[in-house]
Amino acid sequence: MNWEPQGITQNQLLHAELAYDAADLLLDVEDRRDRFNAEQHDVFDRIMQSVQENHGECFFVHSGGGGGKTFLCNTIASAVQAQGKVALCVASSGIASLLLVGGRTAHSRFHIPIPIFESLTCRIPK
Ligand SMILES: Nc1ncnc2c1ncn2[C@@H]1O[C@H](COP(=O)(O)OP(=O)(O)OP(=O)(O)O)[C@@H](O)[C@H]1O
Repeated sequence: MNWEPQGITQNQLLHAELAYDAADLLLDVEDRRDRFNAEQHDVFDRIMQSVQENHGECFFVHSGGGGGKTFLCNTIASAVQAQGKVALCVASSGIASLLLVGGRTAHSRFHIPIPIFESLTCRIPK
């Protein structure tokens, strides 16, 4: 893999992901943050602190249906992108990915080599 700066700028995905208008994103983030509830504020601050300090942590955000997870995740993605960093929004299903800004299925985005058939199910015991 070519890690030279020129190689990085030639990576089309990276180029597209770094081409956002930071000023536009910041305005959107500020508007959304003003509307956050207390829990969304807490999660946003905690995750952004982790990003800022490069902790490389994983977070699991859980709530009942319609609790504001997607709203929060889109705001976090925009806040990360506004800093000139890369945030890739992925979901496990195509329908879920449509709710995320610039969202794609993880399968498509990362070229996960799992064959998908209509008859496939996931055997997760209760
Ligand atoms: N802080 C907020 N201010 C204004 N609208 C909000 C806020 N949080 C969420 N919403 C709105 O509430 C609705 C439900 O939020 P959202 O889709 O983010 O919930 P969710 O937890 O992802 O839902 P689900 O679990 O069903 O996927 C959406 O229309 C969203 O725009």
